[in-house]
Amino acid sequence: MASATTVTARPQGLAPEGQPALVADRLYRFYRAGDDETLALQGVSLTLQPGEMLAVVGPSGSGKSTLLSCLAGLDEPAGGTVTIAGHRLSHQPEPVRAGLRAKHIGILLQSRNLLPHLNLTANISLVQSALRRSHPRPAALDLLESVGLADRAQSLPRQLSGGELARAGLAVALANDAQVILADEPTGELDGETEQQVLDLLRQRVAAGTALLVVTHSAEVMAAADRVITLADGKVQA
Ligand SMILES: Nc1ncnc2c1ncn2[C@@H]1O[C@H](COP(=O)(O)OP(=O)(O)OP(=O)(O)O)[C@@H](O)[C@H]1O
Repeated sequence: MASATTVTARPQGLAPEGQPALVADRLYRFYRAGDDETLALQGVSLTLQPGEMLAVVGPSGSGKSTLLSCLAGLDEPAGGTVTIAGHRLSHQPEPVRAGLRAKHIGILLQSRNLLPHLNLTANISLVQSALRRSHPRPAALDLLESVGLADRAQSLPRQLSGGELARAGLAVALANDAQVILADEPTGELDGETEQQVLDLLRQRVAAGTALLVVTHSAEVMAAADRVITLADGKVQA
């Protein structure tokens, strides 16, 4: 990767001292298809503190992606609550969830959270357009520089390699200077060196006070985490 500068300023609006960045309290989520019912989440509770990196692991189908969607407010749990920086996110109208998400959550999805017809600068601007005027907006070029992509600011996602895409997705996830980052397999298809670069960037954010929850199968990501929890059949294993 090109020389990477560091964007490690403490994210604005961090949760007050002692307040968890994220709390999930007894989350339930069912999927119904005809007569079949899948219990994807069965009473999942977790707490994430500012400056903490939590890895969520578990076999395929154990509920990891469902959990992440509920934590991000992209999906509604059937029961239980999600609280972000003291604000209840679950069981709120979508516009309220969207507002909380825009302000408090950086989302890094397997699909790389990039719109294909927008260049990298425009993808970052799009995330920032949902923010209130007073909310800090890291400059797009600084974000891209921090992930070693300053020279690709005008590129479309399809013009990037897999590793570059992963880093571009990370720049977009950092664009709202959020206090919580939720990441689904952020290093899934990366070679060892690029995985390490992405992990280093994420760890820098955590060191600056951001709370990071990462769904992963990677031993390297697990080793980098402060804590690891395992899901099986929609439940946190003791
Ligand atoms: N939209 C859906 N409709 C019906 N069932 C679903 C739906 N999405 C997920 N499921 C089911 O819910 C369970 C949990 O799925 P989820 O995708 O959360 O697991 P996961 O741990 O993320 O799996 P993977 O590691 O393979 O991505 C699985 O049994 C899955 O088949």
